[in-house]
Amino acid sequence: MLNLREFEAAAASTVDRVHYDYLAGGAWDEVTLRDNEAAFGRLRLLPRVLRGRDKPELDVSLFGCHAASPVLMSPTAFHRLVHPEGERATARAAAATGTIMVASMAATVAIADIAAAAREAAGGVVGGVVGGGDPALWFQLYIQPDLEVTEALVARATAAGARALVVTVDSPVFGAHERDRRNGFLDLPAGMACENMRGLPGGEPDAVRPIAMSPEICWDHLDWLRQATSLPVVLKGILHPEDARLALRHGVDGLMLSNHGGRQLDTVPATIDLLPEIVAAVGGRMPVILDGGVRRGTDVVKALALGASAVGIGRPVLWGLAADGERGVRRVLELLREEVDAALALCGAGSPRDLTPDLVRRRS
Ligand SMILES: Cc1cc2nc3c(=O)[nH]c(=O)nc-3n(C[C@H](O)[C@H](O)[C@H](O)COP(=O)(O)O)c2cc1C
Ligand SMILES: CCCCCCC(=O)C(=O)O
Repeated sequence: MLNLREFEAAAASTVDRVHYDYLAGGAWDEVTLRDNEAAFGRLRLLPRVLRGRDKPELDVSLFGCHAASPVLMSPTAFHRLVHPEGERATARAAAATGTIMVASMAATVAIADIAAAAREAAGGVVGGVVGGGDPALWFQLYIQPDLEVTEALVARATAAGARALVVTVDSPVFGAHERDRRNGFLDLPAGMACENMRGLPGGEPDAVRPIAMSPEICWDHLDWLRQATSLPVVLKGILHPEDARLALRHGVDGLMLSNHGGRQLDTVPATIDLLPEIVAAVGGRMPVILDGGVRRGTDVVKALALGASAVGIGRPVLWGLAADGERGVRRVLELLREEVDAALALCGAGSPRDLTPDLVRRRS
C-alpha cells in the first residue's frame, strides 16, 4: 500500500457493505463529509527554500503526553466491526508508533483492556523511558445526563491510565446517517457491545447501558466535570469562535476543531476552513487539534501551518484496521508520518514549529 487511499479501497472490499457504509457515511446529504477533503484540495503550499534545516523533527507534546508525530487517532466507535481484535489491535499500533490514541467511549473493548494492550505493545517503554508510566491514551466522553454514570466512566478512564478526557460536544442528538437507515443498521452484531458502558451504577452488574446523547448538556455540566477530574479536558466539536472563547473561560485545556467527520450537523464548514478563526479566537492560550478529511502529509502540513498543534485522523485508522489489523494501522500511521516528514522538508521546515500561515495559499 502506497497511500491512505489504497487502504480505503482495501477496506471497502473487505468490510461487510452495511458496516462499511456506517464508517464511510456522513449525515443527510454528506455535504460536509465531502467538503472536509475538498477544502484541503482548495489550499496550496508555497514552500521556502535554502533554509539549511536538519532532518525534520516531528515530536509533539500535548498535555504532558509526548508523541512521536503530530498526527493522533481521533476517537472512533466499534473497532470490532471491522476486525476481530478491535481496539486492542489499534492500541498496539498506536503504542508501537508513539501515536496518541483517543479511545472512544463507544469502543467495543473496555478502556482498561485497551490500556493493557498499549502497555504490552510498548514493552514497558513509554515516552522513550523504561517503565515510563501510562501510554499516550486519552478517553473520549459523551457527558451522560446521569452524572453518577459520567463520574463512573471518568473514574474507569482515570484508573486505566488515560491522560486526558476528550469531551464530545457536537452530539446533542445522534447525527442522521441515511446510509444506516437504508441498510437497517441499528445495532451491533451479537457478541459485540460498548464495553465501557457495562456494569455502570444503577444497572445490573453485567448490563450494558445505552449511550445517551442529550440536548440537556450545557456549560454547567462542563463546570461540574472540570471540578470532578484533575485530567486535562479537551472539547471536541467546537466550531464557532465564540464557543472557543467560552471554552477558555470555563477552564478547558484544549480544543478539537471537529465536525465529527461530517456525521453530525450537515452543511457546517470544513474544519480546515474554520481553523484560522478558531486559532485567532484562542490566541495561543490552549492547543487546537483539527480533524476531518486529513488524508495526506500535505494536509497535515497545511493544518499545522494554519495554527493547529496537531491533527486527528478518524476513518483512515479504521481502513488500516480493516485491511490488516494492527499491521494495517501501523502502516497507515507510518505512511502519513513519512509524507509529513517529506512535506516538511520540501517546505524548508525543520519542525512543525517552523510552519507559518504564509506557506498556505487559497487556490484562486
Ligand atoms: C465510524 C466512525 C465512528 C466515530 N465514532 C466517534 C465517537 O465514538 N466519538 C467521537 O467523538 N467521534 C467519533 N467519530 C468522529 C471522529 O472522531 C472524527 O471526528 C472524524 O472521523 C474525523 O474525520 P475523518 O474520518 O475524515 O478523519 C467517528 C467517526 C467515524 C467515521
Ligand atoms: C449510540 C452509540 C454512539 C456511538 C457514537 C459513534 C459516533 O460518534 C459516530 O459518529 O458513529
